[in-house]
Amino acid sequence: MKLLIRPAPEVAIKSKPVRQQQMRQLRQNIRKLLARLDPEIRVDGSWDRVDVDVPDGRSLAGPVIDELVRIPGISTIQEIGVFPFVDLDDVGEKAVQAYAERLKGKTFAVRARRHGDHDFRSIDLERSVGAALLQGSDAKGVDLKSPDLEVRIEVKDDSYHIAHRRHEGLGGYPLGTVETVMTLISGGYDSSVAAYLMMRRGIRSHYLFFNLGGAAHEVGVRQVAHYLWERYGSSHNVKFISVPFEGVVAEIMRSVNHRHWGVVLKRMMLKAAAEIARDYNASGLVMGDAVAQVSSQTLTNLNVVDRASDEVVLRPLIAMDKQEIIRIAKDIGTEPFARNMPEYCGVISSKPVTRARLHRVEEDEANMDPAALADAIANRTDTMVSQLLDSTQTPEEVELIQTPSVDDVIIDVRHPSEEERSPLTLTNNDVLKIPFYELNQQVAELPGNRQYLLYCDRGTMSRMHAGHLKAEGHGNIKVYAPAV
Ligand SMILES: Nc1ncnc2c1ncn2[C@@H]1O[C@H](COP(=O)(O)OP(=O)(O)OP(=O)(O)O)[C@@H](O)[C@H]1O
Repeated sequence: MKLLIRPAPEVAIKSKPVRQQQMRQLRQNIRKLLARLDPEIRVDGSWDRVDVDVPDGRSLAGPVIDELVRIPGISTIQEIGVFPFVDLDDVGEKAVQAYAERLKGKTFAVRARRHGDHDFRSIDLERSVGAALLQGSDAKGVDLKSPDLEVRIEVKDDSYHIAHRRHEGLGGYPLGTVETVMTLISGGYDSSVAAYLMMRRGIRSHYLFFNLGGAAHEVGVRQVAHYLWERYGSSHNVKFISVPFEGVVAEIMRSVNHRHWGVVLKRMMLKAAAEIARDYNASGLVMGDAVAQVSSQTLTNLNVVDRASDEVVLRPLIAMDKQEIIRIAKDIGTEPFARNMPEYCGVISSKPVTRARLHRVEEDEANMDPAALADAIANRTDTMVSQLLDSTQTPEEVELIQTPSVDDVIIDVRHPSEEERSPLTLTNNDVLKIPFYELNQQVAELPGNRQYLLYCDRGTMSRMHAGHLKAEGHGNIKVYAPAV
């Protein structure tokens, strides 16, 4: 199978050196990600296209397309069938196979190109394939000027190409062509979508989390960060940095007027973020605020918050409606994480200020012990996002079962997209599909007289959740770890 990949149209209008750099980066990213599926996949290209050659007969078409539609910087992916040239009738037959389904009720035009010596002209090929398509499909008819669909065929010496299915890519720029940032992520709808939008724009992003005291919250945020990276950004290594902020929260509550709690907390986050960002060569900070989403998200407050650091603070959602943000979260798969994220509301004052005054806020902050923020920054931990799930603490050791007995119920805890890609087929056991983010809610409703074995691909997520559930008193939950 051959694939023709086009970058975003914006890339084509860049100066030659910029375009070359962006296309080189795109090829590199694609090569790296596809090599994980099969090291023999070839990736080449020129100034306005990337060509991917997938070795035949290895049923890789599905996984390759699935990978490509998630790589930032790709506008379209065109599948191309390559066949040895026999005669015009054979080309017509293959065109019908590729297009009949899509031509129903549509007008079309055949566009042919020819390189080499043949005893027919391009126009003969167009007419012959056009006739075959009219006969072999329910197309509305031929329209050479403005067809609904163009059927593209290229004959090159003794072989020919037919462009068939076309897939929309993510758009944006190749990851790594713009500078690096640090996204302040709290795992809710907004910061996850903000992180995604930055990656789609080609911006590599580390994840920065301030732990305000909820252990379950951190587990949830790690999962979102890992998901976002694995799905949209795994061509580049990034870090997940966790900053223990309980001490800062306590200090704010002790020293600051309660109306300023929210603003001061964000200012402390930005101060810490700016200092940490320098250590990671990040050139900007990203936050998920949308103006007026809550009454304290006023421009006045955002301005006071931003004065806490010299770094540029990017807020890609600033003018978006919540509905639009949730729609993107659904499209990119972070919505269920956000919906199930444990809330931590420890620093919400009942009457937050809507028009904070910088000097008043600074006066309050002067009462705080500076050691609280310094300690938090010093005690941060960082983990490669690729290892985030492996290093997530499990509170209890859990039993791993290799061969379940017939009464055991297997719970497939994978994200639905992973589960669809490689369904779990077990004939002897009942299998329930409960994605990990719904486990806590649904486990309570399961009949208590059965033994449940959690399953996921790598056994990390299943072990982590089984451990948490065991710690909460669910002794009948173990892990299904089939031998590989
Ligand atoms: N605990 C945290 N760790 C890291 N960043 C945070 C944290 N809390 C808030 N932020 C950052 O501040 C932004 C605004 O925070 P706010 O509490 O108003 O949440 P929000 O707008 O509902 O965001 P989200 O939906 O991402 O939780 C977040 O989008 C995020 O970028």
